[in-house]
Amino acid sequence: MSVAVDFRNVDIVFGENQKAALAMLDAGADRADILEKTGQVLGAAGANLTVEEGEISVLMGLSGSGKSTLLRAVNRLNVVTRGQVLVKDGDRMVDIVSCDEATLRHMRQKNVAMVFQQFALLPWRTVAENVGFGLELAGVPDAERKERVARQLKLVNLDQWANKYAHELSGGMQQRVGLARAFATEAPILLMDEPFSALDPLIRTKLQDELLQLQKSLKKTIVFVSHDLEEALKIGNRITIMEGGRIVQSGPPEDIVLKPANAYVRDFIANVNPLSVLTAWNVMRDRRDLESAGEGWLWLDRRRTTRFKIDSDGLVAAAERDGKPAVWVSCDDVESLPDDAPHVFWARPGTSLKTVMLAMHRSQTSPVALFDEQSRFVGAIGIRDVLSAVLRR
Ligand SMILES: Nc1ncnc2c1ncn2[C@@H]1O[C@H](COP(=O)(O)OP(=O)(O)OP(=O)(O)O)[C@@H](O)[C@H]1O
Repeated sequence: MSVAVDFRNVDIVFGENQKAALAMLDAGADRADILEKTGQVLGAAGANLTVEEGEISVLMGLSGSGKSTLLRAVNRLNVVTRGQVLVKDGDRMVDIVSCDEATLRHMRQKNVAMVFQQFALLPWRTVAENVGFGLELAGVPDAERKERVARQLKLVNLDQWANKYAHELSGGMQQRVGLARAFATEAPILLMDEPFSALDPLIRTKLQDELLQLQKSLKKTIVFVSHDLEEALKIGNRITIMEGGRIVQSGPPEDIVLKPANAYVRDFIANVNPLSVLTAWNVMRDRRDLESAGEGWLWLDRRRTTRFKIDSDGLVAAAERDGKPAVWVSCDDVESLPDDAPHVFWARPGTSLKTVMLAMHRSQTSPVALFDEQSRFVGAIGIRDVLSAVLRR
């Protein structure tokens, strides 16, 4: 994978007296101190973040934490006071902070498009004219522009609405126009600043689903600002949590939920249902950490109800539950299984924790085994592993 955007030690100060603010920052002052002594607002400080090509990287945090500030540094809508923001342009990286105006224009036209919270449509233009606006500015010839606009409108299911005006459309549709306008530029990097937060919850969920669906084929690099953790967990491959202008944690969604870095992150995740994020892989105990039961047998659980005999290829040769031979059955068959024969459920590492729990429920809390794609035994999940993950203890 290659890097699409790389923030390197980024500080952003709003105001005229940036030198004084930076000096205080270097001496360890925080945002409140700097504001009080210099009147300057610290937008972002010491930000380091790598956004991989093709991923959705979500910036999260409370209002004022600096998410938009950082996002807007990617196309220099915000000027970076110190540091670098490297953005991919074909096979080179351009430092947006220091590049000249012509390069900046090129980057904005070819590489980085933006979708705004309030849609930012021009009311006197039709839907099609709004979608084609950026292309018009970039001097794309009429015929090509029309073709690209029509293609994007079809993509977001608005081809019937091409000749309507923005005010004739619902909020959700207007934001689809916003998306189509960004897609029309064919820029590989999309900046999305709370694009769905002005929409009511149902439409919002629908547009999140549509974005994820589109992303499967478009494979854009998306930097997405949100203050809603449920949204971040749903759409983000990576979540970066900001507080007071600083990044306090950055990682895959399950890390944020399982290993919150501080009390601020813990507060965010307090009401999140971990079942919506976690997979079997996140909670399993590796086979190397399981207790041996002698002669090639391994206990799957601490209570010693269930054990496997593993052969030299890592495959399961025999299973026992409560001292009786058992068969091993996929979690996917949990609903159809007859209750009589002793069995041990197995799952893949990517199986949702919810499915694993259903299997445990059906088998009187006995452990669930994990097999890789080659059917090798990789680990096990006991009821305690599940409880620790759900209770985050
Ligand atoms: N152009 C600007 N001039 C001065 N201060 C600014 C400017 N833009 C942002 N700020 C300040 O920088 C800080 C971070 O703002 P930012 O908009 O990045 O926060 P945010 O996390 O995106 O919050 P929100 O969810 O409310 O948009 C705030 O204190 C804000 O007032």
